[in-house]
Order: sequence, then C-alpha cells, then structure tokens
Amino acid sequence: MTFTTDVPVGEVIHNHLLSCSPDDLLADAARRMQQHHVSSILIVENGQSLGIWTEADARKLDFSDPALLKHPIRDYMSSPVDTVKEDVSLSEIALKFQQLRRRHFLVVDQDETPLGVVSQTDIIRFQGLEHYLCMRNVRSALRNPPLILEDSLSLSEAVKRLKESGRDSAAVQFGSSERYSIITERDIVRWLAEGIHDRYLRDVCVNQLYAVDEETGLLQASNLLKRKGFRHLGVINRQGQLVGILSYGDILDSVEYEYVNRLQEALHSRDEALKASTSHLRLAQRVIEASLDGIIITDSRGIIQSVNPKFTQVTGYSEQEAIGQSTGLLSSGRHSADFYNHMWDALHHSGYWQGEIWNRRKNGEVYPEWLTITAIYDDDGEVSQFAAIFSDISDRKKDEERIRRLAFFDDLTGVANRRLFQDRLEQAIANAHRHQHRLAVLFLDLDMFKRINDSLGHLVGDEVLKIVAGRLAHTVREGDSVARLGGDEFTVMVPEVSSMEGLMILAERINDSICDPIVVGSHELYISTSIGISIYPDDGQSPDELVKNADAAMYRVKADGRGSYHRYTDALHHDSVRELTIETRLRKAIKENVFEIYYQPKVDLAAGKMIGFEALLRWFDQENQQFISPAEFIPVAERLGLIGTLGDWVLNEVCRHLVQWQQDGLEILPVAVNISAQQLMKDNLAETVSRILKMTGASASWLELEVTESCFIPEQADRIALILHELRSEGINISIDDFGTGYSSLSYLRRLPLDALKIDRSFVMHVPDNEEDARLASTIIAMAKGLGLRVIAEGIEDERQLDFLRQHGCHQGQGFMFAKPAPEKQVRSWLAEKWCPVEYCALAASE
Ligand SMILES: Nc1nc2c(ncn2[C@@H]2O[C@@H]3COP(=O)(O)O[C@H]4[C@@H](O)[C@H](n5cnc6c(=O)[nH]c(N)nc65)O[C@@H]4COP(=O)(O)O[C@H]3[C@H]2O)c(=O)[nH]1
Repeated sequence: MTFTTDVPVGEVIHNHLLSCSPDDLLADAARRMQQHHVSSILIVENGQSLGIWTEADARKLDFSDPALLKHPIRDYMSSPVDTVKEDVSLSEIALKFQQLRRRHFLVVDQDETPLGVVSQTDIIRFQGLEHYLCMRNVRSALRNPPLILEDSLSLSEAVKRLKESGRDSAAVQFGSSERYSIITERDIVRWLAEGIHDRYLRDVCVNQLYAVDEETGLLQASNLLKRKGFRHLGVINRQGQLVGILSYGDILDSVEYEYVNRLQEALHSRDEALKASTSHLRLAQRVIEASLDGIIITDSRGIIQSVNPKFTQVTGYSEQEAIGQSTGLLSSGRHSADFYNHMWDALHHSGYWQGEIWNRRKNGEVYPEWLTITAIYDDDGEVSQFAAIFSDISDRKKDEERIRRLAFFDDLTGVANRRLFQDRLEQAIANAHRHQHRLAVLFLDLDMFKRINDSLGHLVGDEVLKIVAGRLAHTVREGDSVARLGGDEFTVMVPEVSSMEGLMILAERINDSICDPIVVGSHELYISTSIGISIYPDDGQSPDELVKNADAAMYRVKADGRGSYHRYTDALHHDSVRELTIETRLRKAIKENVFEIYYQPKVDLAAGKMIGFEALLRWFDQENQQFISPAEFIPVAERLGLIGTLGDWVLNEVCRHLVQWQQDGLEILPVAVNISAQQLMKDNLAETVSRILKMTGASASWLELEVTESCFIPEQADRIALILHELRSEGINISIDDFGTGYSSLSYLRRLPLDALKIDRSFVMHVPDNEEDARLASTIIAMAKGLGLRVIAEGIEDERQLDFLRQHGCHQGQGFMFAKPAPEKQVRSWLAEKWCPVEYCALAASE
C-alpha cells in the first residue's frame, strides 16, 4: 500500500534529538524533555542507543515511592529501541504505529546512526490526511469512553489508573460538577521534572479540559489540536456529557489506510487532470492568440463571443468592436442569400463548412478569405457555438490570377494563348453543335514579319506584335476571341457566323486595320496579313481540324500573293494532303536519285533555228506511275531545305550531258538551268557553279542561269546584284524568268548583269486576242530591247501567238508549238540532225 503523496520519514523529522546517559536521574531527563518540548529522550552509552524513555513510559512510575526522583533513567527506559530507516515512508510508519501500538520510533540512517524521532503527531501533520479527515467526525474516532478520575485521588493512584486502563490521558472531575480538568502523560513528566511527589490531583491539575461536540469534524478537531498545541480534546455529546477524550493516537487509529490511499489516488488523478487541462487550456489560448489565421468564436446564433489578434489585423475591427456583433458585420454583399443558406444548411447538417468567401474590412475594402467553420456541441448534442478560422487569401488570389494569366494568356501581347484558344474553341464548337449554327476560325499570319525581325531586331518585332494584337482585339466583336499561337501567327474565333458576307467583312476589316502604318520608335512600318478561314462544321469538326485547315487556307493566300483572305475548301484540303504525300516521296526520291533532265529547245524566232535549250527537272513517281510537275515539288523541296541538293544535281547532270555531247562530236548549244530563290541566296552559288564546271569539264559559256523575277526582293537587292555579278564574271549568262509576275523596277534591273528576259507564259497565252496581255507583252519586248536585253517568249503554242511575237520583234521563243521538253536522248538526235522546227520548215517552203 502506498500513498500517492507519501514521503520518506527522513524528510519530515526534525533533527533535534534529545539524549542522556543511562545513569542520569529520571527527574533530570524529564526536566530536559520539558525544557525542549519533546516527548522522548534517547539513552545513549558509548555512542550506542541503549534504550528510549518516552512520555508513555511515565505511566509506569510509582509516585508512592519516596525514592522515585533518585532513580537513574536506566531503570525505566524501554529497550531495545524500535527504529525505522530514514527512507521508510510515512504510510508504512503509520501502519507500524497501529500494529505495534507504539507512539514513537527512532529514525536512523543506513549506518544505524540516530537522526531523530518520529511521533504520531508528525504523521498526522505530514501525511496529507486532510481529505480523509474532513469526511469524518470526532465521534467516529473515539475508541473508549473517557477515563474519569476524581480530584481526590493521589497522583500515584491516578498514574496507576492510567497505566491499568491503557489510556494516555484522563479527565479529572472536580467534585460532582461537570467541570473537568485533564491529566496526560506529559503532566506526569512535568510532575517529575518539577519534583512533585505524591499529592492529590486537585492540587496539581491546572489544565482545564477543552471539549468539542462529538459531531465536530475530525479535520477541524485535528486543526484545533495543532493550533492550540494540545494533544487531547474532550468530546461531549448533545446533552453536554463528556463521552470521550480524543488524542492524536485516536485520529491515527481511525484512519482506514486503504480508503485513504484510494482517496489520495483519486484526488491525485483529479489534480493531475486539472493541471493537464489547465495547461491545455493555456496552450490553446496561446495558440489562438499566436495563430496566423483569424479566429472567431460565436454563439449558436452567430453573435461574436471572442476573436484573436489576427482577426483584428485582417478585418480592422478591434476585439471590443467585434464582440457582441453578428458576423454579418463582415458581410461584403457579394454573395447571394442562397450562398449563405447553403452555408447554414451545411453547418446544421454536418457541423462543418469550408470555402472561399468575400468579406469586407472595417475600411470598406472587400477581400477574399478561405474560411472553415466548425460547430461546437454541448452535452445534449445541441450546437452551442461556432468556431470560424479564416485566412486572407488576397495575395494567393493575385498569384493565382498571375499564374492563370501565364497559363492562358500570351505574355507578350496579353491576348489568349494557344491553350486558352483551344479551350474556348472546344466550348464554342459544343455550343454551335447544340444550337445548330456555324462558327469560324480565322488564321492570320503577318506578311513579311520575319523581315522586320531580321532587319530591325526582335524588340521592334515584339512591339509590332503588341500593336497588331491590340488592333485585332479592337476590330473583332464582343464574344469573338483573339489569340496568339506563337511567332506572328494569330487566330480569331467567331463563335456564331450568320453569313459568309459578314465573315468577309470582318476579314477585310482586319486586313485594313493591320495595313494602317505601324509606328515603332522612328520606324514607320507597313505590313499586311494573310488570313485563312475555316468554318465549323463544313471545314472541320474538331478544334485541331479547324485550326489546321484555316492555316492551310492562309498558306494558299500567301501563295496567291498575300494581304488577302481565303476560305478553306476541300480542294485546298486535297492540296495539303497531296503536299504531304509529295513531301514524303520527295525525300525518298532524292535518296534514290530517280530524277531526270528534260530539255526544251529554244528557237530564234526570226531565223527559225534551234539556238539552245531549257533544262527542266523531271520526277517520275514510281508509286503513281506518273510525272509530278516541278511547279509542284520544287516549292516543297524549297520548304524542306532540299533544293540545294536537288539544284546541284541538276547543274551537275546538265554539265555532264554537255560534255558528253561535245565528246560525241555534237554541236553544243547553250542550256538554261532554273535557279530557285533559295539557291540564289546561298552565298556560295558562284563557287558551286564553278566547282561543277571544273569537275565536269563543261564551259561556262554553255550555261545560262534562269532566275525568277520574284527572287528580286528589294531589301536583298544589293546582295543579289553581287551574286549575279560574281556568276557573270565566271562567264555565265543570266536571264530573268517569268518576267511580268514580280515587281522589279526598271532602275533596279539596270543594275543587274542580265543577258535576257523571259516573258511569262501567262502573258503569251492570250495574245493576240486579249488586248491587255497583248499590250503588256509588246511593252515588255520594247522595254527589254531598250535595256539591251534578249527577249524570250515562253509557252508559244500556236501560230497566231508566234506571229504576234515575231511582229513585235521578240528574239527567241520556246513552246509546245516547236517542241515539248524531251529526254536527253532526244536532244542528241535534234543536235545530230540539226533539227529545225517544223513550222519554220513549212514557212521556209512557202517563202
Ligand atoms: N502549257 C505549256 N507549257 C509549256 C509550254 N512550253 C513550255 N512549257 C512549260 O513551261 C514551263 C517553263 O518553265 P519555267 O517557266 O521555268 O517553270 C518551271 C521552273 O520554274 C520550275 N523548274 C523546272 N525545272 C527546274 C529545275 O531544275 N530547277 C528549278 N529551280 N526549277 C525548275 O518548274 C516550272 C515548271 O516546269 P515544267 O512543268 O517543266 O514546265 C515548263 C515547261 O514544260 C507550252 O507551250 N505550253
């Protein structure tokens, strides 16, 4: 059995230990005990504890013995001494007191050295019995009726009666009165000390018995004993009769230790729990105060009961201003009644609500917060309070908005990016499908934008893009959406198209707005845009398809001359599929080298003589068993960057043939080879040509290079002139192909080292019937002559065309009328037989 508050006895004894020698007189020992207010004295000899003499031992004295005061203490001491070790607990000692019926123990250390004496009084004082004592009354502790002695008894008689009755005290009744005095063991020691011998009680009893009612609580009685310094109290019943004398021993004996122990434990646990909950409460309070989230506690009606400092920081309302107010104080007015109804529904059903809410600060500013509300229930399961925890998410919202913009909007121009456009288009398609209407995608590409970037730098380019995006956004209607897909590619989505005319008007408006001069710094720039249009559901069903087809339509605009718009058609779709097929096969064809050169004779129109050839590349597609026109595959080769390889092969092959013809003794007539714009712009064209001439052994004078007029971009004028001069200096003739389709100015042409100019087939085709073409053709001839250039007409198919050209002095011509392009073998026979076009033969015959 242990007490939860149990302490070792060594900690509570006072170390004032009174000792004497065995030969000391009993009376002297008693005197010393009285002086020092102790109830025992240790008898020590040679450092050894021989015995102990206590107040209880005083009852054994015979006061009728005249020599009593002369006896040495040895004769009366108790021996051996009952000892307890200093580490024994008070509870164990209390039990020992009960079991051995002792009232003192000598406390010794581990070496048996005496440290002090522990008495019953010490136990009661230190053992923490208060909780137990306060539940008992005095009556419950009384063991015996009181020993009442008449005041006429002698001391020796009285001491004898005490000893016989086993009591440590007795009430002394004065006569027949109800007045009592008390004698105790301590009085006997006093008599001894004072040398009082055998007398009558009435003469020596000085202490009146202090009495309490038997219903008095034990704790109260115990406190009274302590306070008054008594060791006994008289106990009277309701009738005023003395029913007992209560001593410390009685109190101790009445204690049921098992019960006390339980009580102590229970109280201890209660104290611990209280301590823990107090510390939890304190901790919770601290957490609430230090919380980085705002916290509001309301009653069940939403009236604010408490708030934390963060609440004040976020809302601007002080604690005093908030407490007692409804939470409506913070309402922003941004949410509908429905919103709050849902919130309360959730709180009543699940006791919990979480979400984003707009509230209003004291200064009127509306801000977003992330709010969690939890209901707090009382013991009956009713909502007693609500705890609301919130954080101001204004910054997070701003970040989210920034991230959203980054994710969905083009950083440079601020219009939607590809992803957002795709989303919007998806939604618009679903909507168009539901309501059975059409929608349109316009794909825009800025013409010549690359030139701006290359020549003026990216910063200027970026400004242009921003201005264009702004103009687009202003030009379209509300509900239409503008996006930048990247580079200089923009899209416009028109979610509902009522008529094709409306769409065309929009495309023209866009073109017009882009055509307005764009001023960036000191530059005034003029650009145009090519617009491809696709329409849902006719030109595509999915976002990808619609964008892809609008893109294809835009390419067609570019091919047709830019600055315009074009709707996607099935034919265009067919074109793009075909282009893709060509792309794949062309790579394979180049790898397998399945090309061939055909030659078309050039004829001197005045003399009717064959004066040269144009080399034309031929590709026989094995898969389809048909020729694919160079007009179709050359642009693809250019786009794929394969034209260099192909062009070199042509030059090489032509030179090889020329040398072969020469070696075979055939007359050599010059051959014109087509040079694409990309080939021309490559820095090393002159170098390549001279390398091929050297390698094959062909002469430069046998070659003529045909450069299309569209190659002459004014910005590159100087560079082109340089390249052509280099070629010219090698001895190579140069002619301009397809003349009339480009925009080269006369002054520019003058600067170029040209030998000849070829009138495009499109002008020759309609002469002489089409007056405008006839006028153009004759002007070109005149102009070429003026510039001192040879003029060659392409695509002469009939006599009327031939006559017209001859009449206007065109020098040379080629066309189906004379001969179609033919393989190298055919050239050999033409050369061998010095072939002359049949028309001229007929002409010669008739002349
Ligand atoms: N309807 C009609 N057509 C006639 C007549 N006379 C000639 N032609 C065709 O007109 C085109 C003349 O060539 P081009 O204008 O240089 O136009 C050429 C040229 O720009 C390009 N090309 C051909 N071979 C090469 C080459 O080796 N390199 C480069 N870069 N381009 C080439 O492909 C274009 C088309 O070449 P082809 O299909 O061979 O078409 C040739 C020729 O077959 C005629 O009386 N009536």
